[in-house]
Amino acid sequence: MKLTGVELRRVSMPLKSPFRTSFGTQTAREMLVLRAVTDEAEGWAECVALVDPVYSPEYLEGSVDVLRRFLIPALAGRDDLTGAAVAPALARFHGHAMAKAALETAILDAELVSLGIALSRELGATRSRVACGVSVGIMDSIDALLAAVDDYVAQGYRRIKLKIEPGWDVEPVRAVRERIGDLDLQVDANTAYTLATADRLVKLDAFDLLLIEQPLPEDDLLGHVELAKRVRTPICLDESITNARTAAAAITLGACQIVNIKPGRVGGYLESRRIHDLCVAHGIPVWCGGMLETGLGRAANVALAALPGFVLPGDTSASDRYYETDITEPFVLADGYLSVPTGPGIGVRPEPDLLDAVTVSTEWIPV
Ligand SMILES: O=C(O)CCC(=O)N[C@@H](C(=O)O)c1ccccc1
Repeated sequence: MKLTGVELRRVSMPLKSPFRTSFGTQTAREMLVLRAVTDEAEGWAECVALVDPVYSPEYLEGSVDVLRRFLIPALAGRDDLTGAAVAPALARFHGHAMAKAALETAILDAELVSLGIALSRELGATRSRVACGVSVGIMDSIDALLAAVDDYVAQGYRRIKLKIEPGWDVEPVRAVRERIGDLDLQVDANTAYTLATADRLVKLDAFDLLLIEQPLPEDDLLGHVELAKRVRTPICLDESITNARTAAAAITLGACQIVNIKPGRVGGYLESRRIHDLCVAHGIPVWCGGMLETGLGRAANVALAALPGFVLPGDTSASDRYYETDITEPFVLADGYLSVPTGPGIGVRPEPDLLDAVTVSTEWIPV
């Protein structure tokens, strides 16, 4: 394949309700949608970087800049372009995993569409549907939290994830555990604790949680090793796992017992598969994290979550968890599962009028 150019589209999707985490509250999801045009097919992807660098160092405008000035030009002039060739061609540029992941995914989607191969098959999926969890933000009150949890349980979600932070941890977890019985329950701290404040997390051992996700800063692997000795609940890492190498280091050190694989955070679906394979080899369960993706990213995440090592429900919720209207055919929960797309590539396409309705700006970058 030969790349003709890439369209960058800033998109703003209103959230059905504010989503509060330990690093802030979102009322809309602004992200970048990529359309790669090649001589054989078009490929679509989304870049999951937030507007502000509060989840990781990446941010939307930084991704636009690095794609425009460095990443897209690096793919120019090649008539043998494939999805697998993208990461090596971009390796000389440090960081920017989310921007690289979006570009790789758009090229991979174009390649697979031209070959008529579904992403799930390319990645090695073994399931036709995936069990879904749901992420519940920090709320103004325990009552509001329980009302939200009741609604998600009624919808059939197979796992509840609660965002926590110091001051909103033991009490909400206790209330939810009492409300949902033995339904799978886990928490996500998004790096909000330190070893000094982590003693509160020992109290969470009483609630039979699946895992505690990213309690300490992303670069504090040794802190997580120490914490894992103090808490019985398995530690899962998210922000700390930036590629297969850091996953291997975290596992070898004993910094985590479970891994959240987020394709945008690790540089794409091919690196995600490498991390999956590494974790399976070490007997480490994995699940697919989420970044409030539209149906474009959601489709690809569901394909990844269908690989055999994804043994825990992921943050692959239905489209209507966050959005009144998705930009693709919505993903609808059925008995707590989402079906894996079967079409070529990521298996979905944006509906043009729905995409235009949420488009803030569009920029064409020829190569
Ligand atoms: O369901 C989803 O897509 C969101 C899952 C979720 O909680 N993502 C968290 C996270 O830290 O894992 C997040 C939220 C907002 C922005 C970035 C990350």
